[in-house]
Amino acid sequence: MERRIITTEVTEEDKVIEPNLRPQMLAEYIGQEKIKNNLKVYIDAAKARGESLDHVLFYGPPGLGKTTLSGIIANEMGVHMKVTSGPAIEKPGEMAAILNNLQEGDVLFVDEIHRLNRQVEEVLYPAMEDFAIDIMLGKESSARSIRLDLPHFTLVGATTRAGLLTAPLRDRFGVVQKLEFYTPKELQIIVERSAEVLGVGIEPEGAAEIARRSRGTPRLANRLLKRVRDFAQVKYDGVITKQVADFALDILDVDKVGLDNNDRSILLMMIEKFGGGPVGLETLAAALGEDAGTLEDVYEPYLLMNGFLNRTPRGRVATPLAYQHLDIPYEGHSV
Ligand SMILES: Nc1ncnc2c1ncn2[C@@H]1O[C@H](COP(=O)(O)OP(=O)(O)OP(=O)(O)O)[C@@H](O)[C@H]1O
Ligand SMILES: [Mg+2]
Repeated sequence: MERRIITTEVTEEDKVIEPNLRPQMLAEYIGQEKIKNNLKVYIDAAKARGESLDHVLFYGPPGLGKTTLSGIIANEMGVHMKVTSGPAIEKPGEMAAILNNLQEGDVLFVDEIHRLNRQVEEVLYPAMEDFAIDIMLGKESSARSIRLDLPHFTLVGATTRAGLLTAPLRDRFGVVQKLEFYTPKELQIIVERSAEVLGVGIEPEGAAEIARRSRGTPRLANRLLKRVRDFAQVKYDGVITKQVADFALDILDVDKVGLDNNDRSILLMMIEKFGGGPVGLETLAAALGEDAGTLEDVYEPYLLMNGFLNRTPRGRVATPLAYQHLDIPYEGHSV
């Protein structure tokens, strides 16, 4: 599929702007109220006991704030955060070295934790449970293992694909939290805050329009804000009004509910090639030339949440709302 401005994956540009826009403490973090309330209790309790925080797993679609929350945990606990990711660690020894270099109380953030390989993952089991690693010395008949104690640390894992985590790993997290899409109201606050950080003038209606079209995702809201700002500077007098936001977002092919060309292609494909469904995920993915996992975890959740698509035991189905949105008559269609 085409590269989308509204991709929720991290782009090079995000890597430059995101650190500035990232909230540093829980109080600045908008939305995800349930997660925030829970974390606050766990963090306060751990601090009162002078212990490290229990291991935390965050899961949910890209760009909703998993990495941000991990940084906030470290800041609130007043500890350092080491960052790594599933695909970055190839050998058990590399994981052992990272663990061994942590300081008491530190946060180890493992992004894309579902992509750790089996041997590396096995190093984590005793590390998470007993704060120890087992090291094999010698070989064959004379081999023996010694246990090396580690500092107490907090593993924060993040994944867009919780279903791919193995049971033994998942079971070792004391806290498991699912991130939800943000409401337009919450996104509007995020957009207004980001505009302030970027030094751009914005009217509430302008922020609301960007929020409505950001598919519940702060990363996207921030990215659309930057694009709209460009239009505001070049074509208008620099302030983001509703008119500027509408104009820019229409040009960017992000429609009124935040769907872009790729989302519309998915729905169109379902309707035109598969009679609206039911069509199996794999079949649909193959027809689109897209990976089934990406389709399921990146594109589908928002379409599902907004009622454009349904999951049934026999496959995916385009809803009447999808037909309506694409201006295709639904009559004569039997579900
Ligand atoms: N609650 C929030 N309030 C304000 N800004 C937020 C919030 N959550 C996320 N953001 C913004 O969205 C950007 C993306 O968030 P983040 O990188 O934490 O997402 P993620 O869930 O880790 O995504 P991925 O799955 O791709 O790693 C952040 O840089 C931050 O600016
Ligand atoms: Mg992240």
